[in-house]
Amino acid sequence: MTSNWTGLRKKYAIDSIKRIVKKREDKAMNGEEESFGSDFLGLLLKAHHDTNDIQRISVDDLADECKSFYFVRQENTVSVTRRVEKDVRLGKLIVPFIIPSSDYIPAKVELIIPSLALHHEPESWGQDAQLFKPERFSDGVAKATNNNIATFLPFGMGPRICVGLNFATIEAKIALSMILQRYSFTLSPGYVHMPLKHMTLSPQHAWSSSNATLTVNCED
Ligand code: HEM
Repeated sequence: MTSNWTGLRKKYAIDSIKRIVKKREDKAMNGEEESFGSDFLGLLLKAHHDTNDIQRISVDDLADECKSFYFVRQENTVSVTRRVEKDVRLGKLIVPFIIPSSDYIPAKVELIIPSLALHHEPESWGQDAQLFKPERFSDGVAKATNNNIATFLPFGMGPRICVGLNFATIEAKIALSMILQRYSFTLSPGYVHMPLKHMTLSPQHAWSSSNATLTVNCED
């Protein structure tokens, strides 16, 4: 957990989750919704209402479980809480960073790992996290991430890591070295730096217009 995961923030997160839980319960009890929901929170709520004493979990355990999923490693708990409330309303499950406090994740739970956010986290990458600075990798990923290697996930991690990792990396290196042997790239004077965040980062204005903002100078 982050060092600024203070008691106050933790209480705020727990209270917030309990409010979300109450809304879900009310909807299910009033007949507005057929069930507590098919996401992770819904499963936990079902367990909270289980008639079997052994299976039933307390609302505190429920909130604690959600907290580990929803809030771990987030800098700004308040904004995350608002987002979580919205996402839970929309029936989505957002997982900022997965450190499950239980040893399993129930089947059919949709996990979204926002690798773009992880790749810009100042705690791991430093205050210059937003800068394009390839040399940060010169001493390896561990050095670049302040020993938080799990915050670098271009190909995933663990047993389901991308099987095309080596192929894709070599292919990119070969393609780049072939292009760079023949061409050099310079920014157009009209280029406006406006990266678009949508799953990955891409330039909002470059390449696409007829007034190309990125110019290619052929040296051949
Ligand atoms: C730059 C290129 C690529 C990137 C960034 C990328 C990224 C990823 C990511 C993030 C995953 C999910 C890993 C996880 O679930 O933890 C994945 C899975 C996978 N990738 Fe890639 N990939 C790339 C290229 C390729 C290529 C070229 C191939 C095949 C030749 C490939 C085949 C696969 C397969 C089969 C999986 C599923 C592995 C599994 O679930 O066991 N990928 N990739």
